[in-house]
Amino acid sequence: MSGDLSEHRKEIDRIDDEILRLLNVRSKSVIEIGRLKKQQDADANLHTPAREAAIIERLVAQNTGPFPSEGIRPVYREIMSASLSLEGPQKVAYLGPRATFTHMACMQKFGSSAQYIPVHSIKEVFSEVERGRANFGVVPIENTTEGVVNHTLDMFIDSNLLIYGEVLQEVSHHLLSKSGVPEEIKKISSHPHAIAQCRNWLETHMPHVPVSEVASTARAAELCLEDASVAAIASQLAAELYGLKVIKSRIEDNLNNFTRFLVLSQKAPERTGKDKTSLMLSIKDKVGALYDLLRPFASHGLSMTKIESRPSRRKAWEYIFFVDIEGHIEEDRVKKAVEDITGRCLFMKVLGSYPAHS
Ligand SMILES: O=C(O)C(=O)C[C@]1(C(=O)O)C=C[C@@H](O)C=C1
Repeated sequence: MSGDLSEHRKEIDRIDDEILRLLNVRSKSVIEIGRLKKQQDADANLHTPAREAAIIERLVAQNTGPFPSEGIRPVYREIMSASLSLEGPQKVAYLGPRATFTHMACMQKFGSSAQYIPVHSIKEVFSEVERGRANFGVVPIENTTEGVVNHTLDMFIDSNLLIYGEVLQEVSHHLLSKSGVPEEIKKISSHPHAIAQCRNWLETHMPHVPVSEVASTARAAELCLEDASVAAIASQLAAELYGLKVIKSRIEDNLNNFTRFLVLSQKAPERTGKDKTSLMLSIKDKVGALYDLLRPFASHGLSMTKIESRPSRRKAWEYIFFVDIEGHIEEDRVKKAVEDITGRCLFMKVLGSYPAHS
């Protein structure tokens, strides 16, 4: 059979039939798991990132190839996303519009079977989750070139939502159009940020093509559908959602640009063994207060992955610190460090323990 293409295709058809049959057998167990979860706690988060991570880790570890291990995560991301939709709808609010990097971060975490709700502001993402209209919210928290998103940090001051997870999303722009033929392009359109991030490429490769700013990369993608002579600078997801062709991929000037997103929820996720804890605290205004505050992390052997400060908005010159440490709040060393620190602060809140991005 080794040289017979149609025989190989028949073999693949047989295997695909078997994969589909097994996916349906798997789905029956998933439905049962969903029923049991609801029986234990009617308001439980059905999405279980610890279990998802364990499934992928186990399969990657035992894979002998030739199916590439990098393919296992995206394939299982979609299998588990579709499976979870059988347990109940997963509503995810995010900072819209569609096809942005926040939308891509959502897809990376929840797959394409979740119900996505694009909203207009970070505040609205928080309120959709607080009011229970969405199970999860996704907001940007920091970018490798532009730094922290202060608005998101500020929202935690008055919100009781927990951080449920984090997602790292590469920010990569592509030049898209209806036909994908560069000679047809008479105008380039995009959001001002995307244009700014591709400035050098545009000046070098398309110096005579006028560039115009629109409200979003999604709007630019829509314009391409209306007029074949327009190209948009937008994401890979925009190409997929709007059915556009890629003229040139990765036209951003800085090839190492990532945004970190936070997933918000009313509930905490299960411990995975590779977790992070985010804390928010304010300190007494005295010499050495910050040094005193950070000492317990070191003495309990905890590495701090981030510290940011913001004005408290309650009292002049009073600051709130946002600190990320490695470990889970149920671990002894984290619990003890947090207890020590609580005694040294004016106020302290655990924003959540959640699986570190892998
Ligand atoms: O094991 C579970 O808790 C399930 O709900 C099943 C399942 C899966 O498809 O394997 C689906 C979604 C969860 O996020 C994790 C795993």
